[in-house]
Amino acid sequence: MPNIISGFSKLSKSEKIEWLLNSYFVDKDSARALVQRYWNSDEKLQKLHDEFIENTITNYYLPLGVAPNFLINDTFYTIPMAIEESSVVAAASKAAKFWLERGGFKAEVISTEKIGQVHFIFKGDFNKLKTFFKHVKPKLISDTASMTQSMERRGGGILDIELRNKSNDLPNYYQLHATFETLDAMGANFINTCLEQFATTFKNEALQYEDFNELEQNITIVMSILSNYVPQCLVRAEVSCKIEDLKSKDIPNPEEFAQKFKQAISIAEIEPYRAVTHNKGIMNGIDAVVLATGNDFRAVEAGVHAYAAKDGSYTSLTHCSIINGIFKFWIEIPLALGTVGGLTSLHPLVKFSLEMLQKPTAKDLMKIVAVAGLAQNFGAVKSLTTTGIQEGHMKMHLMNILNQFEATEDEKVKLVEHFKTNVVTHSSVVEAIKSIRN
Ligand SMILES: CC(C)(COP(=O)([O-])OP(=O)([O-])OC[C@H]1O[C@@H](n2cnc3c(N)ncnc32)[C@H](O)[C@@H]1OP(=O)([O-])[O-])[C@@H](O)C(=O)NCCC(=O)NCCSC(=O)C[C@@](C)(O)CC(=O)[O-]
Ligand SMILES: NC(=O)C1=CN([C@@H]2O[C@H](COP(=O)(O)OP(=O)(O)OC[C@H]3O[C@@H](n4cnc5c(N)ncnc54)[C@H](O)[C@@H]3O)[C@@H](O)[C@H]2O)C=CC1
Repeated sequence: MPNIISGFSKLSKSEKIEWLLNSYFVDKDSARALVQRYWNSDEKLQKLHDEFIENTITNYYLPLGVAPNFLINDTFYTIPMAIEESSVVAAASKAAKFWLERGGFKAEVISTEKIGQVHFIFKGDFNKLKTFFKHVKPKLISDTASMTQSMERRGGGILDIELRNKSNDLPNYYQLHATFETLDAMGANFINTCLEQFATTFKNEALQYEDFNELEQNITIVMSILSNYVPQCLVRAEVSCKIEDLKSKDIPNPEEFAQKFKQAISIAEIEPYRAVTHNKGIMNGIDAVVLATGNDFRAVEAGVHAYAAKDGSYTSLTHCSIINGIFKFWIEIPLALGTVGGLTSLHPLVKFSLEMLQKPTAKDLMKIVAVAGLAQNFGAVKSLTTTGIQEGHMKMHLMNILNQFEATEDEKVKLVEHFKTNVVTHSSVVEAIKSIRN
């Protein structure tokens, strides 16, 4: 069979590249040169990146931008954002500046509990299982002592373990549902290590439990894994001001703006088609900071969207109120983030980003990320309900279109000037390029 290979992982990096070039590329020399152009000239640094994942052939760049002027709980931040989409950093920066002049963002961490589960099959009497669980619970905790010692010294560790009966949903299915405090770590590895020990202890103790019959003694552990749904690891961020204080260059009529903005949020609260796009705009901000700070954006994405659907229908993550002339806009989201562990002390640009953020604790980072999401959503919804999204988005996207057409520096200067007073659309840019090239 062509292009199928066994033992690929054992090849050296250059052997892997040669195999790829021979299997898929017509112009092998250009493809090889491209892959190599993205290698870092510092061999040690390149090796560090090679070893983050498996079968690495080169680096895949994302731009790291910064959004200055964020005032959060009376501290100033410049927020790092790693993202490929134009206009996101500009929108965040613009929203930061807007709210800076109106008291800034307020943010608070509501809770920090993480969750992990041992999923198991038990065939027998649930009352006996409950009695067994009570008997074994202290041993579940004591058998993890060597793993939890350091976390406990810092003030974290296992918070509780519950037995949950899920056999009405799936025959013979039960869980050990455990909660954890992992402080400045996202906690996946700590939690999974504890869970696997719970599973071993639970299974072994059941085998020796005399009140169980033979079938009951043979508990099947299906899996042990943390949950990325963390509705008790919550952060809230908000902005507010008097309606008249919303007045600005873009908001000539603040009363009308506030009402329309609130309507846009209400639509996202009740209409899932809109809510998904609305929340995508929020994630523009959240993912960019999560990535820049070396956190696991898949975990954050999964948890945030589950939270958006927690009441049975997918809804907006942000909310707005207008009460007694005060405009208030807020977000409440679950975020399991780390400022230690994972990539945080390995990736040099992550360390740079964390230093830029004044070495935050995980709680500080939760607040910063929530604020980035709120600011992003404010920028997008403000544009949507005033000028429309395309004006600003296309203004920022202009450079990408010019690069697609390999515009020279001279052409770029002329075209940027031209589009200060003309509407940017893909076709208008193509026309303008053609006209200066003729
Ligand atoms: C794009 C802007 C900011 C232009 O807005 P503008 O008013 O044309 O900007 P300006 O040139 O007057 O500058 C004002 C400030 O904006 C920022 N800014 C302005 N330009 C830059 C730039 N080049 N680089 C960095 N920052 C920039 C910057 O803070 C600047 O202040 P200054 O630095 O001059 O003191 C505005 O139109 C906007 O906020 N648009 C929203 C864009 C957006 O949300 N993009 C996300 C992608 S679209 C999407 O994926 C999500 C969506 C929209 O579908 C979600 C949803 O439906 O809810
Ligand atoms: N489903 C998921 O989300 C999964 C995610 N992962 C990955 O796991 C990684 C995160 O795991 P972690 O356990 O957070 O990282 P980690 O394994 O690097 O552990 C962090 C360790 O740092 C130590 N530590 C030092 N100072 C601390 C402080 N102030 N607070 C807390 N701990 C402190 C603790 O011993 C802690 O266990 C991420 O890379 C993630 O992508 C792995 C498996 C599954």
